[in-house]
Amino acid sequence: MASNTLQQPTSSRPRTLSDPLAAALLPPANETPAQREQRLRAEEEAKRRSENIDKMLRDDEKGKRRKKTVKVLLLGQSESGKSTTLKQFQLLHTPAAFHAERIAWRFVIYVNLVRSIRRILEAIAPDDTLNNSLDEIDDFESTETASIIITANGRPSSSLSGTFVPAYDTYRKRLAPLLDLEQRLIQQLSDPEGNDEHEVTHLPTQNWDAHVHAYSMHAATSTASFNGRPAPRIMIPGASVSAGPLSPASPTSPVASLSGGGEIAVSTTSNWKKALSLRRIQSPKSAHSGELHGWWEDPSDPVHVLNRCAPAMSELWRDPKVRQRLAEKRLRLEESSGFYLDEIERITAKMYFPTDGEWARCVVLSTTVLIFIIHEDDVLKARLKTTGVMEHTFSLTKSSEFRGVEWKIYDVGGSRNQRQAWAPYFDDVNAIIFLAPISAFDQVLAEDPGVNRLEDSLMLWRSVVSNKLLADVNIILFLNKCDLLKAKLESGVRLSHHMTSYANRPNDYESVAKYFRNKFGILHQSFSPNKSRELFIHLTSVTDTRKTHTIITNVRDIILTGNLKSSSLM
Ligand SMILES: Nc1nc2c(ncn2[C@@H]2O[C@H](COP(=O)(O)OP(=O)(O)OP(=O)(O)O)[C@@H](O)[C@H]2O)c(=O)[nH]1
Ligand SMILES: [Mg+2]
Repeated sequence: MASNTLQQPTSSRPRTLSDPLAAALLPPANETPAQREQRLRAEEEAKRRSENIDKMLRDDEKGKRRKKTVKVLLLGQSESGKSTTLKQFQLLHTPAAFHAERIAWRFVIYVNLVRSIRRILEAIAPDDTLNNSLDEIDDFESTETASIIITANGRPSSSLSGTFVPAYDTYRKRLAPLLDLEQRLIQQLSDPEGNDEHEVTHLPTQNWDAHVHAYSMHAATSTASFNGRPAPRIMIPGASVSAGPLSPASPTSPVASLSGGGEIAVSTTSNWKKALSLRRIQSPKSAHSGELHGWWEDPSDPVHVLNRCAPAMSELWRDPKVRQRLAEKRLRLEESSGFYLDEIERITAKMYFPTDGEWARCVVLSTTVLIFIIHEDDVLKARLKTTGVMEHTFSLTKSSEFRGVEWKIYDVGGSRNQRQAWAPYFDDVNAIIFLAPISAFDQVLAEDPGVNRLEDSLMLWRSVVSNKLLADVNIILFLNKCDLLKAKLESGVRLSHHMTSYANRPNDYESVAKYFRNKFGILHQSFSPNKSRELFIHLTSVTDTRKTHTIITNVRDIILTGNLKSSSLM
């Protein structure tokens, strides 16, 4: 709103304005100097008031724009790639914050590597040792994750006989320090600030000689609320909420824990990333990059144990007998957190800094110049199981069309005993990105080895698309882990051995991907309460940053356009 004040006309100016309003606002012809001064003061005051009103209106407009919030829920079974997709959103929208957290992810990457080593040692243990130790644990499957492969007859492979690894004892001795380290790392993740009173994670009694780790921890004490929302149960076919000594931590407990899949879980309420990023604050910051460095000078830093054990780890992973034994047991570690095994030397280097796919690192340290070459996205591949619900907010600032729109994205835990936390978010969600890892057709659930992972995904998909509360919600389906699917099919694993309905169709990636696209598409068509809802399906490998960013930009625009139009916000 611009001020209507008019400039003082020159006394010679005739009153010939055709605009009656302008004419009315002109000062009287016989104005005295005192009257003129008074009039100018009044005009000045009016101008100031007008400017204030303009500012208030602009602020109000900004506030309204801020209120354009689009809420997106990431759904899918455990290890489907939800948190990885969230990381990609962060990398795309808030890259600086994502970079800043890399140092904290170093601890998770270390745990992932150490656990892979432990699983190899468990797998190659001579049968008599393992047989004895198996008697001592209640739940052997609890040490396994999604890399358990089921055999063609549908039963989990747990062949105990097979190739003998002669160097087993030597490996075990050389790698023993990693066990202590594992506990230390979990401790650091669960209580990054070192406050004993916060330590409510009960770590297992490790029995290295028996190669068995019977975990105990507090049973979930509460499933009451997340972000103030009550957590009513939803009926997901086949879902069962298990409670007991092997249950993951309650979503409300602010700790890291060993979850039912024998995995590390960090509750979403724990601020571990911030705490671990600042933990080494006593270390100097690099004058060049402004980032922390110097942790390797701290003799208690976990990197030193890893660095010392690196040669033994590499030998173990490269040992043909070990590989043979793993193949016999159909244990494909590369499908879970095992991909760090190919990177042992780089990851255990004293000055290792996790890459995030965006930068080549160049850190100048006095006379030393270190180049950390982009080597795939370490942070994207780090596995940390989600418990509870994580909310992330982004504001789109670049695209003028969507400027000011707030994007809230919720990442949930996907294992069966986490799914009861989803329903409270169904009320006001605008879109769902559902992830189904289609490479998992020959795997079983970590939390229930009797259930095929793909069957579970299909059941979960059906329950989501048929949910009446979600009838008007946009649904985007990511058929994920296509890179692993391709590799699996190329290695000769046949889909028809695990899904008889596939019959004798070609076992190549294109045919299989098309088959899954149809299968999920038909379920949506048949069970959606909203027959006009359009389904968007993407074949994804969400650890691939370049391709995923193209997909999520596309998905983001579809969701925003659809939702803003339907809510008359555009
Ligand atoms: N190779 C490959 N790995 C993937 C892909 N998507 C996810 N992963 C990896 O799979 C593991 C599990 O992914 P997450 O994103 O943690 O799975 P999630 O769905 O959040 O699992 P929960 O938190 O247990 O519900 C991580 O180590 C990821 O790096 C993919 O497309 N390809
Ligand atoms: Mg997760």
